[in-house]
Amino acid sequence: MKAAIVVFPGSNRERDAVAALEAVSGTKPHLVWHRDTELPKVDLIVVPGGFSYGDYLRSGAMAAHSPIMREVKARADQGVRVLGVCNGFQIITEAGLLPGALMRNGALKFVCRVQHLRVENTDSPFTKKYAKGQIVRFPVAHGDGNYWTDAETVKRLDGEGQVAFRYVGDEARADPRGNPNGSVSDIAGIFNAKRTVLGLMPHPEDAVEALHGNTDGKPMFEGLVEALS
Ligand SMILES: NC(=O)CC[C@H](N)C(=O)O
Repeated sequence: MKAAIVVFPGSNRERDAVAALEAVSGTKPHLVWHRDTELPKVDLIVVPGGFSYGDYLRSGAMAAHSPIMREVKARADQGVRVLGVCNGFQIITEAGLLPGALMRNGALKFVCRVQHLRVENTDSPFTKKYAKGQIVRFPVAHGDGNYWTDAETVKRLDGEGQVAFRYVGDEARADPRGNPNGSVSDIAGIFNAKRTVLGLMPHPEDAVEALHGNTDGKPMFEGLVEALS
């Protein structure tokens, strides 16, 4: 599987994405600067986390207009898989690849912790290695993760299997903390209609190696490698 990672001024998780992709696929991904206008031939585009343009104006709003995004949108239209994590989710949503918006966290505080999530749909290359309803733990670290869309769209997202992950508490593991940011319907990540694009606030690339504390993010990259190699 060949992958490209798009880097903006203020991105800071691109190395985590490189490490995760390289560990699982054995191939070094291309790093592409946001001012570039062309992407190499790849099977997967990752828009990583961070603070592009210092989160000025609105998280992801300025990066969504970087020159490379025209090419990212064109490739997404052709069916190339796109993974947007955290700031990447914000950027691809601002770019119109996914519906809705990411607003300031409900409690108006940056939240940084390990978060339980439920896998809602396994019918995608991103989630095929998980079991439906499986509870996983990914770290979250954001100030603007409060996903919002109108009630009709939430219904459509649910009906069409476009909700990928939801925030949950886990009483069994003595962690009752659910939704960390006020997202509508506890949504942590969504697919586009064809399930070729995934945006999520939690960080699967930071749950890949034992040293991360858990490896619940690894199956996402394994699924992509299996589907796209
Ligand atoms: N870790 C990140 O990607 C941070 C995302 C974003 N800048 C926020 O704070 O909401």
